[in-house]
Amino acid sequence: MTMSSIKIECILPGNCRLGESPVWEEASNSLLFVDIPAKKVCRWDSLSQQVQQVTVDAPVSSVALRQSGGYVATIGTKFCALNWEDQSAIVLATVDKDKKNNRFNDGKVDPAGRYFAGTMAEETAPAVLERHQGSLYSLFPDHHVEKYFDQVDISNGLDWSLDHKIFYYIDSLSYCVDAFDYDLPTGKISNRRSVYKLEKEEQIPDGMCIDAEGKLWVACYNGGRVIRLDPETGKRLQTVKLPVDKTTSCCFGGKDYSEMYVTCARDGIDPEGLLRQPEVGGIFKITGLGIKGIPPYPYAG
Ligand SMILES: O=C(O)[C@H](O)[C@@H](O)[C@H](O)[C@H](O)CO
Ligand SMILES: [Zn+2]
Repeated sequence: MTMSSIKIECILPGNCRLGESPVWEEASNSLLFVDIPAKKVCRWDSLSQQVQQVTVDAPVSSVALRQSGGYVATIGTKFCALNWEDQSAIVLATVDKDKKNNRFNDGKVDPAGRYFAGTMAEETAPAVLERHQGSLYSLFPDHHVEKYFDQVDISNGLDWSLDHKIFYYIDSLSYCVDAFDYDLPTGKISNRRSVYKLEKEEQIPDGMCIDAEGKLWVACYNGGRVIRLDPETGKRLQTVKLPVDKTTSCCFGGKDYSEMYVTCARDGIDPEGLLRQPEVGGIFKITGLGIKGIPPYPYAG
């Protein structure tokens, strides 16, 4: 493999406080993403280079496509349907009702159209929070919610193997990427094991996506990079460094899903760090990887 053709561009010199949940929408040639504390869902049109945004009334931690049109998003502790035209969010289900300091974090739709998302306690500073307060949930197409497990610190990256038989998951403060057996017809998970332990300089594992070869890409918060992992061997295959430290998540998009988009955060960076990273808070596009992704699954409800 040749690394020489890799190009990293800041395509949107935005000012994300905590950019997350990049999702490519082929129908509109757009990248969707959220800025969690800014309570914004953004949509960047790759053709016009224009950004539209919808502001909601609580931290919005993930967004996903919806088969019947519009989007779904996790807002506060609610799974919501998001109507872009009239900017409304309709609550589909609420979780963690007994945990007033919790909010949802990362979320993604499974190959059967269930919206998976986990929760965490609100942070007082990046990665500083009450431990073990989060849980992992999914919203089924009929709008009922199932809970998988609790005791989560920071529920983060998630994706499914290409044959839909494995669910990959990151609880950031475990510093590991885990795998479960996945039963697509029922949405049940079992047999948790770790497939990769981050090295010290890789820092904190955050968002994750799978590529068309079944390898995992993990954004490393404070590590300023995305890493490509082989979940079968547990080996790191590639590291792509970015010009910002707090890389938060990644997805494939663009023509044939041949480009990678990476979000990042500026919250928690000191003045010296901000000077060192002029593009902090932007959205990055990586081209020339020579590897493609797969389209995101839409929520089926
Ligand atoms: O977006 C997330 O996943 C969390 O909400 C963030 O707060 C950070 O990524 C986390 O602090 C890093 O571990
Ligand atoms: Zn995250």
